Amino acid sequence: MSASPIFLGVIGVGGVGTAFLQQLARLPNAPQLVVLARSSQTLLAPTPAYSPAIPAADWATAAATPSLTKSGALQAEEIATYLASAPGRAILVDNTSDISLARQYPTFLKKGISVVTPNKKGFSDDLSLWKDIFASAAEGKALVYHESTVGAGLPVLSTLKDLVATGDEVTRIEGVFSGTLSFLFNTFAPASGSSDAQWSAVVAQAKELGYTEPDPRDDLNGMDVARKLTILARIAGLEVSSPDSFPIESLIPAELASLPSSADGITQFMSRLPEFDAQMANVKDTAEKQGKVVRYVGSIDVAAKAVKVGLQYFDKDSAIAGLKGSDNIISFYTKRYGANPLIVQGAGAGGDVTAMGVSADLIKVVERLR
Ligand SMILES: NC(=O)C1=CN([C@@H]2O[C@H](COP(=O)(O)OP(=O)(O)OC[C@H]3O[C@@H](n4cnc5c(N)ncnc54)[C@H](OP(=O)(O)O)[C@@H]3O)[C@@H](O)[C@H]2O)C=CC1
Ligand SMILES: N[C@@H](CC=O)C(=O)O
Ligand code: NA
Repeated sequence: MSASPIFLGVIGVGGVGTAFLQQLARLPNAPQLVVLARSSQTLLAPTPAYSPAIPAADWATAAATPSLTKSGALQAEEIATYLASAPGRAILVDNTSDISLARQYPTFLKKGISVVTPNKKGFSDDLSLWKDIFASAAEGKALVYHESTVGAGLPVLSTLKDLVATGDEVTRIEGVFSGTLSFLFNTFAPASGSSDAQWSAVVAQAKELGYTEPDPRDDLNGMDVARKLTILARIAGLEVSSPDSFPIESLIPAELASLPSSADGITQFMSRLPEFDAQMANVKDTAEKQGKVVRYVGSIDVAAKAVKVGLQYFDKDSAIAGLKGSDNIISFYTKRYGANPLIVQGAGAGGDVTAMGVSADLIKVVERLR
């Protein structure tokens, strides 16, 4: 007997989405791709057959396929209705960073459409949305997997969930949670050797390498790390109301804080950032005078219900100071592991490694739906 078909909608074909499509094309028994969308265009497999499916290669190849129905941007509800009407179970992969789409996850889930995503917004916004997402999944008998929302493809959420589900008591989670900020400090203020790189030039490089959020200010203002800690804290059992409910240290120069959040605002920010290179050089020098390096870290003290995000100085021979590239390091202190934490370490940003977490989640969902 052949397995029942599973239908897939993918929204977002940027750095992560493009790498995800490449991985999807190589998956054995992959679900049938019937929706592929970016901000202003949508491709659909024609109804009522939902066939032929969209080739899972890249946007250009898919967009050039004549048999598909093409339109501008569709409302999330329209995509949910289309997927829910397919002759089998359906999965949505959200590869955007769009909060409006994330707010519609309950609409998809209630219709029985599972959600897989690296988009942090839905899981780190108001606690009410977190609760609605998981209640809607239960109602629709649908699944939600979001491993790449923390530590990109690194097994961070699966590890924490396993610790909690097996009855361990997580007391503290700490480390480096941003691939971008890790890369910036590892490059700008290395623990061994020296660097004369300017802060703004390294920020531009991190953007170019695909490590930053679509708006790099979301990394530099600490909000990306705060969102990740909110997600981890919630899985560890803390009811964190929102990612701005605890202090966050921002690295955005005060003079640039009020630039608009538009694409033009990003361009203005990037072009004016070099004016403020001396500010970060000062931070680096202050640490160096103490024989240390500066790094951007976060921590969750579960018992004290305290979440902290910001700069800290580290000895040059510490594990955090010695990180390379975009590496994250996440230490889980638990009752079972005692004084020696369970540590997850490796690349925490980049299209390929993030897409790996999304593809692995997709495989898990497909296995559970079949
Ligand atoms: N980059 C990384 O290292 C990591 C990223 N993530 C997360 O992965 C997600 C994607 O990141 P990344 O690929 O770097 O981002 P990009 O900016 O490269 O790509 C975003 C994609 O989403 C599309 N998009 C945006 N809004 C909408 C919308 N409303 N409807 C349809 N499509 C939309 C864009 O369309 P268009 O092509 O038309 O512009 C684009 O294709 C983000 O949530 C990010 O936080 C998580 C971990 C690591
Ligand atoms: N911009 C983020 C991407 C992964 O979540 C980061 O730099 O960590
Ligand atoms: Na992860």
